Amino acid sequence: MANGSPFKVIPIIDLSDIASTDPVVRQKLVGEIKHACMEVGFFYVKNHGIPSEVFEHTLAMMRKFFDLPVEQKLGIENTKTPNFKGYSPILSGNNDPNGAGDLQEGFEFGFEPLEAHQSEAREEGIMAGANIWPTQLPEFRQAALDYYHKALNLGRLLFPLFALALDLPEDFFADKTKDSAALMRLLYYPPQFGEVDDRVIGIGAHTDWECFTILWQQPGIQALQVLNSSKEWIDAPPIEGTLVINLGDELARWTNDVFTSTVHRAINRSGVRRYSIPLFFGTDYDVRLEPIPSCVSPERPAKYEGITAGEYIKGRLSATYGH
Ligand SMILES: O=C(O)CCC(=O)C(=O)O
Ligand SMILES: [Fe+2]
Repeated sequence: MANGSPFKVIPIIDLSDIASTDPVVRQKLVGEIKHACMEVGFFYVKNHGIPSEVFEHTLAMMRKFFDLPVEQKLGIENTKTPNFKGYSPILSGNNDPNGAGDLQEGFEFGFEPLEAHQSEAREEGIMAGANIWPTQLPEFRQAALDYYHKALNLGRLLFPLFALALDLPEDFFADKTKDSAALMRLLYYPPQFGEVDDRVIGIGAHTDWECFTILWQQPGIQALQVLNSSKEWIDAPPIEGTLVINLGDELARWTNDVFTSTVHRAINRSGVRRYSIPLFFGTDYDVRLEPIPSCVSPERPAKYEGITAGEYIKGRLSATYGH
């Protein structure tokens, strides 16, 4: 079975019918998802249900946060937290082992109830741990968590479609994503001028680690590129009203590479600041990623050792951030 292809375009999938129980409608959507997951590893979704004002408000808050004096941002640096939450300064991460560092600043956080009094039963996983927030910008937390929860809900709707695309029961992922180990990163990429050193770009060539990523890109700025199987970089520009979904290595391992986790990078040559927001949607950290039986055959023997999702992610984090 093919995985990856010399695609030139990234498919756009319409989610208007995501809640439909009509088997014909559902099967059509599942077919589109399956094709995109096997051939490209990337797709756009439109009619995803998150209103544009949510993105506009979050973007305004991100601008305020990254404009804070660097000493204030360093006060919540991720090296001060046990689980990589908080602020990461420019060049502190390196996604491409051949690169010299990523030309981006970031802010990372994980699940937290929207309201302080709300509580949801959650298990403490290996990567769990409290978020830290900038005290100088109280509105930032609310805006970031509001988008986080909306994107989390979208992600929960996608898992059943992936399961059906793999000929698994629709609820296959349900008991494996109860605590949704989903991490959100707010990213700021300064513009790069003149000759660009390929070793220092916004984010170096990499694959994502979790099951899939929901990526919002700032409108109007081309920066993201996706590598096809002919080793050509295909532009993945922001398309109005869409989000990008890309598969990550947890799902590639789990499906024995039937689903493809595609290499991508971002370079901001636009001349202006660029912002983006990935939400990395993993499984609960105690879930063992053993190849799904239907993805293993004599022609496609199992390629990967079983490992718990938590150990896998922790290893990738240490390799990228070196702490
Ligand atoms: O900023 C982007 O467009 C891509 C970000 C990305 O690939 C990542 O954070 O893993
Ligand atoms: Fe990525």
